[in-house]
Amino acid sequence: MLLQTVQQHLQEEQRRHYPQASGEFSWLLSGITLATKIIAANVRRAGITADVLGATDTENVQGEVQQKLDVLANHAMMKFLGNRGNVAIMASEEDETPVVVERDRIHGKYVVVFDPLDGSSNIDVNVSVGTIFSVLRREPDPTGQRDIATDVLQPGYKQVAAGYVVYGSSTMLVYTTGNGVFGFTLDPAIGAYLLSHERIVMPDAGKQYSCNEANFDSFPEGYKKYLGLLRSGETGRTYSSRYIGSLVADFHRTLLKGGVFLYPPTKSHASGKLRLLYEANPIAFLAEQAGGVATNGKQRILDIQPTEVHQRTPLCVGSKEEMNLLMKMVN
Ligand SMILES: O=P(O)(O)OC[C@H]1O[C@](O)(COP(=O)(O)O)[C@@H](O)[C@@H]1O
Ligand SMILES: [Mg+2]
Ligand SMILES: [Mg+2]
Repeated sequence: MLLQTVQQHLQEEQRRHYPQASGEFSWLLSGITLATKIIAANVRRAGITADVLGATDTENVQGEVQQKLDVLANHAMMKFLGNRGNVAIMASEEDETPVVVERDRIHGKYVVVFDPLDGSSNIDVNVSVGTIFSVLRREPDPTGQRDIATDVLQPGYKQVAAGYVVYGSSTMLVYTTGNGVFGFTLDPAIGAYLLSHERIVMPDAGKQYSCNEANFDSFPEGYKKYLGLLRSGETGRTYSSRYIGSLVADFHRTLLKGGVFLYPPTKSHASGKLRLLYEANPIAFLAEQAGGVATNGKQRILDIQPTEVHQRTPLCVGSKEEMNLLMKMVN
């Protein structure tokens, strides 16, 4: 049986849910599938090709030393999204300010925000890394004068699509356009993403919790009590701890197996470490579409009104049962 490619699946989805659709979104998504295939090829060869492993001597706006693969992945996303003809603005973790595609500034329907390479600290040690993206709509800008912040700083519930690619034992694209979550595995033999996980549903409860427990002492009291309760077995469930240190990989496991992933406020990151626009929002959209829950400990991630492109947020995401208990304990 021939598996559906991501383009075939998307066209079928669009026919079902958006009969008027122009095909522009699938053209945009083809830019992301192309860029991520190039990133995947470089991740797979990291170590045998000189210019992929290791750090550059430049820092990004977050004050992090950029890894060579961060820069390569950023170029690939910028190039293959920037030449789609319908993307007016791109905002990346690796660029201080959003990039306007001048040619498409007036008519471009879409804004794409992305984390070109997630899990950078794991690149050199051959542990799963990823790419995360979020797609927003924008109105045409006849004068070309509109403040781009208006188009970029939209709350997460306005996303028209979101997804990630995890470069692990296999390369997988997981995305949603608001009608469920679907997973596609890259078949290296034919170079196509094929439908391997139809309508992913996050289990209502899990057996694993995931957070960087090295920060435990600086977590707010509620989180400490919550983790203590999960460890105690008093919930009637036995939990094990899993933490990869790549958000994409830790979330991918939580999406498929259930449980909870937490990056609470810490001493070094008082408002959390992860970024709202290109990490928390796309992950939250996917989680909710799969029947899970995503908050910053107090409110729904998708309801947060962004004020800065690189703003950070605490992120708590996972199965209904673990998240309901968490919200009771941290509030
Ligand atoms: O090392 P820590 O503090 O646990 O942080 C790990 C987190 O930082 C990140 O690596 C940040 O993302 P980037 O690698 O894209 O900067 C997440 O993937 C991960 O969840
Ligand atoms: Mg990241
Ligand atoms: Mg990154």
